[in-house]
Amino acid sequence: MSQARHRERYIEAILPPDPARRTIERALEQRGWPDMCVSQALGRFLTQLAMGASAAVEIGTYVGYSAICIARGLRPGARLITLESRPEHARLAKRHIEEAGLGDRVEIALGDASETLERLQEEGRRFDLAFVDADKPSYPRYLELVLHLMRPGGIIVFDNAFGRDRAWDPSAQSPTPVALRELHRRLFEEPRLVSTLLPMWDGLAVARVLM
Ligand SMILES: C[S@@+](CC[C@H](N)C(=O)[O-])C[C@H]1O[C@@H](n2cnc3c(N)ncnc32)[C@H](O)[C@@H]1O
Repeated sequence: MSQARHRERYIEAILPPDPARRTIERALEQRGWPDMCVSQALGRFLTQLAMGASAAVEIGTYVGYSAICIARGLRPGARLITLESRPEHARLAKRHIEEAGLGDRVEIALGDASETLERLQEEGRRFDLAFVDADKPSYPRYLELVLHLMRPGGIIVFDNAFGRDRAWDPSAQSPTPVALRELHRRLFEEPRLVSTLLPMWDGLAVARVLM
């Protein structure tokens, strides 16, 4: 077992149980759906980040686990809007979010994320936290769209920033690694951002918008 996997195992063992994640795991097993949810440890990091936010946006709800983690951190009156294109995912996410007692803090926007982000811009909505965890080939476009929505000082997090270790292999030329390399380039070139790449899980890209 690799050192990284040993560390992950240790963290998984020491974290207190999260009943919401267990409920979600059972629901996924019943349906034969894959577990594409963030780990409990990453979920806790999202909760920490959300504690400073008055509004948050998520791209890629799936069945609601990361949305639950973000909503847990929000202060009273703060809200999360989470974007999901597949109705069957959105329906199950709604149920999980309500069962976690967080239904009043979360709005699920059904539809293609790019279209929803454009609508949010037209409506003048602004956010302090964005979590991006959807179709990887669209990540550069999501960065462009989300940047219009962020308040100064806001934080943008991209999950799976290494694309299962293909992003840093220049011979990998399929849409995901090509898009992720483009995302990395833009994150470090964009003058409005201070960005970093963290080699945790499948890679996290974290960018802070200048004040
Ligand atoms: C990896 S899963 C999200 C997992 C979730 N963030 C969590 O950790 O619990 C990605 C989700 O993005 C959704 N998705 C993919 N492309 C999308 C798009 N263009 N617009 C909105 N949602 C999309 C998929 O249907 C899927 O539910």
